[in-house]
Amino acid sequence: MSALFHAGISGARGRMGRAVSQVLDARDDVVVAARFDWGETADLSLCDVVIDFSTPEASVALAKTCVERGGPALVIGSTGFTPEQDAEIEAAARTLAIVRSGNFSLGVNILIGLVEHAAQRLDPRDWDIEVLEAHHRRKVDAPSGTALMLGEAAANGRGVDLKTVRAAPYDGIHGERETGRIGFASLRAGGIVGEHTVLFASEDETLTLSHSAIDRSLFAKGAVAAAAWVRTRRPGLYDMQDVLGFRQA
Ligand SMILES: NC(=O)C1=CN([C@@H]2O[C@H](COP(=O)(O)OP(=O)(O)OC[C@H]3O[C@@H](n4cnc5c(N)ncnc54)[C@H](OP(=O)(O)O)[C@@H]3O)[C@@H](O)[C@H]2O)C=CC1
Ligand SMILES: O=C(O)C1=N[C@H](C(=O)O)C[C@H](O)C1
Repeated sequence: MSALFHAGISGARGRMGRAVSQVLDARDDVVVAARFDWGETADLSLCDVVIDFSTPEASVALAKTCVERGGPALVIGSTGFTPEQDAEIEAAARTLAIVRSGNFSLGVNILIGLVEHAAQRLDPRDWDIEVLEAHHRRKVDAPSGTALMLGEAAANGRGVDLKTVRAAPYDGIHGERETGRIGFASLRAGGIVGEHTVLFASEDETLTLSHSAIDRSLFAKGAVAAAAWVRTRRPGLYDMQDVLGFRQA
């Protein structure tokens, strides 16, 4: 356990906010100093770090508030950001320490490395890449933040920018699959916590790399580990690869 610190929870009454609350309450090195949701104010001066699972709009607003008042540090788990909102978070991280990730699980962050490794070695002229994800019926964004991170890992492995190779969703008469594209497919059903698969397919064989989340406390535990890590960091935009020590400076 690390030294005592004070944490706030943004999106506190949501599914993830409640999971984070449970994880924090079970630790004796953290005091929960603020819990807030849409339209509520909180005394951020009581917090060393805020853990935020809310919405992209709320995360951007919170980051701006933290910049204006010079802290606290942030852990952002919300997904579904537009490119403009991504840029707002990047700007905030010039003066604020922020860990942002579409997935705080250890398994997914290992999977990212495996996907990059495979994509680097499988010739795009022979191998297609598709990212598949399934989530609960209440999820509002697609593809999931994790699927996009996996797509980015695949694109990095190929040395290309995901923005330029992302396939449009297949629907109707969509024509033959274009070589080198990375596609995404999403399912929404029941209470599925989070399923992700990266499919590599050639004419002769397929390779599938998959992760299943069994309980969302998994994400909460990772976010709390990120909070303990980030509260003493210099300003910057970090992710779970940094927290886990997978990316050395
Ligand atoms: N990175 C990761 O590992 C994970 C990320 N997520 C992502 O986290 C986000 C939240 O997911 P989940 O908990 O399932 O969603 P929920 O809809 O259950 O919770 C979202 C919460 O955010 C609150 N909220 C909305 N606006 C604000 C605001 N301005 N300030 C503070 N709180 C606000 C909502 O309050 P109200 O209901 O009053 O509007 C609600 O309590 C999603 O983007 C999801 O994709 C989820 C799981 C893991
Ligand atoms: O909304 C969720 O539930 C989840 N969202 C994250 C995502 O968009 O990837 C992470 C996890 O899969 C659960």
